[in-house]
Amino acid sequence: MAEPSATEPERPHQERADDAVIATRGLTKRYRGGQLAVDGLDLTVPAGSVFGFLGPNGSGKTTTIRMLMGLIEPTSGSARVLGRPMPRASRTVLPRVGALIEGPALYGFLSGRDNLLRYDAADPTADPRTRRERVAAALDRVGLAAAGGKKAKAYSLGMKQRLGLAAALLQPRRLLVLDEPTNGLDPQGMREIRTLVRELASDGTTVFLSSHLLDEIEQVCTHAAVMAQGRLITQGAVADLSAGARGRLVVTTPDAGEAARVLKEQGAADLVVDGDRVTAEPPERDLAEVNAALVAARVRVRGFVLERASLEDAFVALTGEGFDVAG
Ligand SMILES: Nc1ncnc2c1ncn2[C@@H]1O[C@H](COP(=O)(O)OP(=O)(O)OP(=O)(O)O)[C@@H](O)[C@H]1O
Repeated sequence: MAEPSATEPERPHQERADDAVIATRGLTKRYRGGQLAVDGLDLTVPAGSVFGFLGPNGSGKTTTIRMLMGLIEPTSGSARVLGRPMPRASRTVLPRVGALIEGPALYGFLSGRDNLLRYDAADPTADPRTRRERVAAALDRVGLAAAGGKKAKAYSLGMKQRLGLAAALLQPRRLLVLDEPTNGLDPQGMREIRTLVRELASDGTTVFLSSHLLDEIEQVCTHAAVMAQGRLITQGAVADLSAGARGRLVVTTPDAGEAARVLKEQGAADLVVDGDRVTAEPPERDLAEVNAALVAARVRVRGFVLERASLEDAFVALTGEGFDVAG
């Protein structure tokens, strides 16, 4: 076995960091006013994942992304992106990262195509001779080929967002960082962006996207991290995160009131009665016993199922609170 290299003492987490596209250790940001926005964050984003960075408004997502992109300095801790330290390696890392942060900056009086031509011209590494082809390919990639000649101010919010993605895709990227990419979009616009994210990921690009929408993360992400008040609550494969939480017990019965009473007696918690449906956090005991107790109390049971846990259940189980989305 090789001795650990003395020239790399600052990489204690190398095994994990090697296949991680983003790895942070103790990453912390305290703003000048004293606000602790990100508190000791250890984030590991595996290569090839669609990684959802989930948290309510104000939980520190944007601050984290700004540190990852080298836009602000952490107060303490470290961040590596594509294996290199940020913000120190910004100049080598950022050309390989496409980012869409806080909405794209567009000129409304220019067409979508002309906006992209400007973006491409601002990139000193982009060959001007192949500019038109690159722009056409990027427009095509996001489904804006037909609308490329239209002025950007006439675009819907969803189209503007796609144009921003096209700008991020002018060059081949190993990583795409998208801050709330579906924020403010109507359901159709959201679907378009989600489909696009899936397509990009299937080409092998790692996608890191922030969202305050649980179902969005469940629909598009393979992995997720959950933030609350600047701290990491959990991270891992989405399937594992939801599997960690128990599902809810759902009893369908015309005797809902009596069913709720018996379930409570049996140790079920958080009972909700809605018409002929009683749902509850299941008790620890054998559910066959719970069902038998219902029948013994002459509750006419039409349905008795344990619903699969969602990411929301996992969040509630972890934080003891609902996933409250403010604004
Ligand atoms: N420049 C700043 N100066 C001082 N405090 C800030 C600054 N930017 C953000 N904050 C505070 O840091 C905390 C985390 O904010 P941040 O924007 O990172 O959260 P977020 O999860 O991205 O939320 P949102 O989805 O609303 O952007 C909040 O309490 C916010 O008020």
